[in-house]
Amino acid sequence: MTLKDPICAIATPPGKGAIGVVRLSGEGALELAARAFRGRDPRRLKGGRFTLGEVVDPATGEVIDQALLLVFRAPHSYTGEDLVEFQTHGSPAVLRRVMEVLVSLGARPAGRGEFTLRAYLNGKLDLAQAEAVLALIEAEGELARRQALRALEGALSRRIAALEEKLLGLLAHIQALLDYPEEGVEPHRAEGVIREALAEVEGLLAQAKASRLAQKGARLALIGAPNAGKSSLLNALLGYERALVSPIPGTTRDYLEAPLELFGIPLIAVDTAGVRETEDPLERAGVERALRIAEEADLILYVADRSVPRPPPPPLPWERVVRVATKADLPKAWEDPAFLSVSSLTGEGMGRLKEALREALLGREGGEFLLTERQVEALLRAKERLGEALALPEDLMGLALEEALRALAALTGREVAEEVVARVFQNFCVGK
Ligand SMILES: Nc1nc2c(c(=O)[nH]1)N(C=O)[C@@H](CNc1ccc(C(=O)N[C@@H](CCC(=O)O)C(=O)O)cc1)CN2
Ligand SMILES: Nc1nc2c(ncn2[C@@H]2O[C@H](COP(=O)(O)OP(=O)(O)OP(=O)(O)O)[C@@H](O)[C@H]2O)c(=O)[nH]1
Ligand SMILES: [Mg+2]
Repeated sequence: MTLKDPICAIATPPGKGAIGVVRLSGEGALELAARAFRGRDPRRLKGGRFTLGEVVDPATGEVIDQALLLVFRAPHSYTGEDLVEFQTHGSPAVLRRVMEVLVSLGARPAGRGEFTLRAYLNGKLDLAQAEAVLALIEAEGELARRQALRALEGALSRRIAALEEKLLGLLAHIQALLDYPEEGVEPHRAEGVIREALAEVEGLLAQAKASRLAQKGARLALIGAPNAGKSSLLNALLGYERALVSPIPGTTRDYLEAPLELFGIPLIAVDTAGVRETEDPLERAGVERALRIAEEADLILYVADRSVPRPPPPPLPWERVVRVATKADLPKAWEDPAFLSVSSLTGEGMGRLKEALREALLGREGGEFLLTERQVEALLRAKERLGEALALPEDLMGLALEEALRALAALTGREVAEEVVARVFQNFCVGK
């Protein structure tokens, strides 16, 4: 995988589109492109320029399609190698033929993420940025997109670099302490620096949950007694009439899922059957289902009707519950400050409810950083080693600090095993 041989792949998604792109990168890419293209000679094109011509099959001279040909010259390309893009009509039939021609001329179909792997190996991106490319492609919600773009721009890498510099400074200081003990270096400096570093690592780790939610989305379950107003609240959150609503208790028999994006997080809202003691086996099955959905949800809206006496609370994982009192537009039968008052009918309280959901999901941090699972593991290792260093006398801290630095280096990929790199790029699609 670390060769420089020319690789090619369709970069656009499968299916028909206005335009389709085939990328070709590596040594000899320009010569190869010249043989598959009729028009201006790509070898004489400046980097960053394009030209209009035709892709041809050199074996038969047959024209495959009209195409824009884009040339990038090493090292000024995405991969850092000579790179050519064929921008054709987005037809699977065309793209397949372009690939066949390039392969017949000696290019190799690229493996998953191989273009970005080369960008990484050629120093165009660090590993955290390469992971950001993947996260950006995978982003479904606005928050995931913003987090990934920031990471691609190097925001995380820069924070890690600053942290490394701080620790390297301390390491040099400790080294001096060991080498010239008579010089007398000022005490307590180490502890302060390590505490700062720990706070920075913990600050980053505090964003891990938001990053996971942004990327994976979350399930939000609406649970409560029959007629509490769950389905109405679901519709109010969605902004359209998704669920059936009626004054008859037991309207929702089975659960119902609806996608919803809030604060840039892709959510699945799940409306459920009203929970109550019942002899009816069908209704009981619905209740059991509702409680199971609550167990599995990332967040639960416990919905209680404020206009009638309160029912006994169902068994719920209360640490994940936001309490909502519905029908705020009607005269109230009870009051409890733990409940947010809303009316699905008038929209009263919906803004506050969304704010509460936001805080329950993201915490106060907001979460603007992309942190992959691999990066979280590296940060946890760094945190552990820094904690160890703190407990040691200054002259013995060196080893723990070096290990913390190694964990941080793994994050940006400067010191990382080949298998780890391979695993990162295995998650990519072909053509990226
Ligand atoms: N057609 C096309 N669109 C695309 C990409 C692409 O590869 N092709 N990208 C792919 O992800 C993204 C843009 N990112 C890119 C990042 C760097 C370079 C690049 O060639 N960088 C050179 C400098 C080029 C120049 O300044 O002219 C370099 O860094 O040296 C190209 C695209 C999104 N849109
Ligand atoms: N005035 C008023 N009525 C509401 C409000 N929300 C719901 N209702 C009414 O309450 C009744 C029950 O609402 P649903 O949304 O179907 O309640 P549910 O919790 O889904 O009920 P089940 O599916 O039977 O468990 C309907 O007649 C709604 O119109 C509200 O905010 N204000
Ligand atoms: Mg309902």
